[in-house]
Amino acid sequence: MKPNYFRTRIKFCGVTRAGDVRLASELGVDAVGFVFAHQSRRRVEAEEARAMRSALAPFVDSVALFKDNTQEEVREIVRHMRPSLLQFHGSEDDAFCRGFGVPYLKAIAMGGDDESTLPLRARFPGAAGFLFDSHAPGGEGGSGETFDWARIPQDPGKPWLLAGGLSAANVFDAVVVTRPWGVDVSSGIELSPGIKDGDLMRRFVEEVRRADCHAL
Ligand SMILES: O=C(O)c1ccccc1N[C@@H]1O[C@H](COP(=O)(O)O)[C@@H](O)[C@H]1O
Repeated sequence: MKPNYFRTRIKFCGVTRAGDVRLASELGVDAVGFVFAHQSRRRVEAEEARAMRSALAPFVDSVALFKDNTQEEVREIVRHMRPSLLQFHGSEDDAFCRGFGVPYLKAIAMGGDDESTLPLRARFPGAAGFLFDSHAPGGEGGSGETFDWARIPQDPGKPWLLAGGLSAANVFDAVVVTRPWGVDVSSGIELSPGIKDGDLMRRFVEEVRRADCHAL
């Protein structure tokens, strides 16, 4: 049987403006993500992320997102920005991800075949949780595309977030059908990459809360 969480956690990812960070806090989201992946159109510098982090309200997590960044890059960003969580989207293994003294989420690429036969909890025993995203292994995230939710592993063994193509138009169904611990959104609350829209953000949160009431 699927869990019935009292409240689905919400993460807004790929912010590039302090005003969007402030509004996210006002709307009661649980975490805001800053992208440091090299190819991303939402990439920010450590200095910018640090400034935006100070716009966060208390009790809102700051997440630093990486995709195959070097150990030195991750270390520098952790030192500079002091994120409360790390999120890894590339081929990083558990030893790499846990090497920075900050809890981490491991993104699992759902857009292709997983070649590993080991369960996720055995591959990433140090992970605080998982994030199931639509990109193919090695591919770029933040595409705004969904994946077949039936492919989510039955019992990942840790808290997990659903990501990939979520928006106010589909997040109610996504939460009711999959019952994730949390949801993560980037494109679905944007006007253009990195530029969030206040109305889309507010409607997204409303739809998640509506689903939470429905699920109980
Ligand atoms: O947002 C990016 O540019 C990005 C780059 C590299 C890896 C992940 C990225 N974003 C993450 O992708 C998912 C889903 O995004 P979307 O809602 O489909 O646009 C989310 O976890 C973003 O944080």
